Amino acid sequence: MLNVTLIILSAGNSTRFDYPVKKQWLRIENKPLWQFVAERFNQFFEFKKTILTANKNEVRLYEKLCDYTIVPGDKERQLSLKNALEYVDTEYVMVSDVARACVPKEIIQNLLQNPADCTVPFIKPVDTVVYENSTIDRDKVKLIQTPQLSRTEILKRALDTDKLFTDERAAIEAIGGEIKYISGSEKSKKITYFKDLNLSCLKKPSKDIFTGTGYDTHKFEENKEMFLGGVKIDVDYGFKAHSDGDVAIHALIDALLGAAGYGDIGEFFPDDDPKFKGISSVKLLEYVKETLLKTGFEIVNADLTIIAQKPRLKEYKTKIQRNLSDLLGARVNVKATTNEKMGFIGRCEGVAVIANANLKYKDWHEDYNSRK
Ligand SMILES: Nc1ccn([C@@H]2O[C@H](COP(=O)(O)OP(=O)(O)OP(=O)(O)O)[C@@H](O)[C@H]2O)c(=O)n1
Ligand SMILES: C[C@](O)(CO)[C@H](O)COP(=O)(O)O
Repeated sequence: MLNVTLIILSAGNSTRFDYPVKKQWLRIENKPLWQFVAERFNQFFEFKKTILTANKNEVRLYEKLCDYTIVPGDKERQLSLKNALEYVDTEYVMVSDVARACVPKEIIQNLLQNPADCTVPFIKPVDTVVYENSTIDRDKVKLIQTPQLSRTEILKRALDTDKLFTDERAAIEAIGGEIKYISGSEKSKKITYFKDLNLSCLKKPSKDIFTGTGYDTHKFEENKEMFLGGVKIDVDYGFKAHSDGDVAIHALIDALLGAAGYGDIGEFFPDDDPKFKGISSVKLLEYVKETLLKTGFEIVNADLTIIAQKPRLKEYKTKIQRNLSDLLGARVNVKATTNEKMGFIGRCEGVAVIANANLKYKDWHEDYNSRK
């Protein structure tokens, strides 16, 4: 059996896809497309290693959801591939676009049974082909697909150039490598535009609701501004913190990240990173919201309980509630209570906040059907 590493390229920006969620983050039942595709390939063959390229800000999110080798991509497909090749030590490497989500098993098996310097699937055009205003013989035209199986050493050598190619085959062809062609499949269509989602292997996203909880406390600090839920509280003390200390937003961020399975606020915004010194926690919340929406979630609702002996929040609750609801684009409820003068809160040393948040997957399947 061939020694093969699988590389799934998924660090693109889905520009042409023109949808709030990048295609590699569409949920197929409960899995992001990148995980669905990687697991599907691994059902068809025992690869020695599976590598995925991911947007550099999403590597950590992939690692939360799988044990594959996740490599930061780059601004071009070929550069992302070169990053991934650094981790390949098998004789062969199979490279596929995450966007080709429904590659049939027999294509993969046929590639593996026909190794060469580069073996690629193709389909034949069924339309008349015009090249620079001249009709050409369409029987001589091949529409190239992925996955492509390459001899690793040859591919690395072929990519040791500044010239950019749109696929591995072209690079290997450019150094005189032996190219083998096998029949491809319409099922290997690349998801480029939103309308390309009419692929039978793509199951609609789960309708599950995901709940997360957050808890945070901050000590009081004299001569600092106080913000809670992004609202300025009119007192002459604030919270001791690396950021602006908005303990309500911090608990809410942890609830949102918890619901998504993305870890916690400290992983996203380390409190020893100078770039977050004194930062408005509203900016942190906006970044988390954008990350959730871009990676396939919708925010359903959130509920906060602020536990504070002081300051009195009666006149601020509605403002905080409205501000957080506007920031998230979802219903946020805010409760406030004292601690009956018990413990550190009762001694007016600081404030605690407990938050809950619910998320669901963006229903791309419903959006697809409504656009048809
Ligand atoms: N810098 C890049 C660009 C693309 N890809 C991957 O290469 C595959 C083919 O690229 P394409 O279909 O063009 O995806 P995008 O680059 O995301 O699409 P667009 O060009 O519309 O932005 C995709 O699976 C994409 O995730 C990548 O890993 N790194
Ligand atoms: C690699 C590929 O899928 C072969 O047809 C195609 O070249 C990728 O093009 P893209 O513009 O990077 O999607």
